[in-house]
Amino acid sequence: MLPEVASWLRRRTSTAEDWPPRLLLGAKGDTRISVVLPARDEEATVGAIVAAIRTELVERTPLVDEIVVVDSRSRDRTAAVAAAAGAEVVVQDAVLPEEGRMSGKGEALWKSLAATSGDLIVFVDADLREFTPAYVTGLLGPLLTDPSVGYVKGCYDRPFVEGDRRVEGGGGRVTELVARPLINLHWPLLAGVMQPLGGEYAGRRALLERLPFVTGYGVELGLLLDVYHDSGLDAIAQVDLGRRVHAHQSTEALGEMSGQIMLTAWSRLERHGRMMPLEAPATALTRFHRGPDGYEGRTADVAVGERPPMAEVPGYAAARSFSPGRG
Ligand SMILES: O=c1ccn([C@@H]2O[C@H](COP(=O)(O)OP(=O)(O)O[C@H]3O[C@H](CO)[C@@H](O)[C@H](O)[C@H]3O)[C@@H](O)[C@H]2O)c(=O)[nH]1
Ligand SMILES: O=C(O)[C@H](O)COP(=O)(O)O
Repeated sequence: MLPEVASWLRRRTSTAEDWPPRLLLGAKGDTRISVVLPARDEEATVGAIVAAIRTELVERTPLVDEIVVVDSRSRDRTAAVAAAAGAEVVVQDAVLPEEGRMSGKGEALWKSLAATSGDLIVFVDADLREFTPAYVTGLLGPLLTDPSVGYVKGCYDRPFVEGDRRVEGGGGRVTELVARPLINLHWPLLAGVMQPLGGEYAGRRALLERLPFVTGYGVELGLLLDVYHDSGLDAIAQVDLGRRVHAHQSTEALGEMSGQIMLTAWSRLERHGRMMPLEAPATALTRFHRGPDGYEGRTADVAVGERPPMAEVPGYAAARSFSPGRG
């Protein structure tokens, strides 16, 4: 391991137990805190996550000022379940409608900036099982207590859980097979970020609003690389949140996610002057399935779009005061 990475790990890694809610309440002062859950078809899990945050971090310890679920074109009862559990529900496509509609998780997170009021924003995936509010307090700890930290990533053990089958360390397949090798190849000083794709992280609005957001599943890698480029390694901290269990996607779906991650890495290598000008990579991903007449190829487009820094969007300030998407 590079000595710079070992040094960063020592200085910038803590655990959720280091940040009890009462300690953070003392550090909060008048800092406003928003928790955002992007959610597409998460009726099975979103309610319990919202309820746990509301009970522990709004009612018992008044640390969190708003819990916002961004309903990302759900076809199930995600919005109703989230609202019943005490979240404000924002319809993704109703936020900044004049900016049009892009898609995927990155779009949900970008729109959330215009629909929340916090100085600190904590993102939590809505498909988590075994969620605890310590995820939120853990991510807030370094931000509330150290002004030089701008961005905090969660890290955790990731089992693969399917029915009764549980493989310890078997989760995070795209992380291990795509993201980590890419990061170690091109951004070796970020090698200590244990879960670069993890959906649980927090940042200062002042930082997030001046960064572009990649749409789809490129958003986590894009933000990590852009925070690093903008503010340097020491602006990033990580917190051990214990264990993360979530709904797994199929290998085929993860192939598309991997394509988006690779294109995001390529875009940052190019933008940050790390590559000779090359022909842009193709965005078609073909997979093969055996059909009655032999193998058939099916092609998906894994192109990612990009949203500009929110601070440059004309309707941003007005949207934050009007909160147009709230339902
Ligand atoms: O169009 C979408 C797709 C997903 N989501 C939500 O985003 C979260 C994560 O999506 P999911 O499909 O569960 O992603 P994972 O397979 O778990 O992918 C992992 O890796 C991705 C790539 O870095 C990250 O975006 C995820 O947060 C991380 O959990 C969930 O709450 C989804 O409901 C949306 O809001 N809109
Ligand atoms: O973060 C990842 O690597 C992907 O979301 C895949 O995770 P999984 O292997 O736990 O489904």
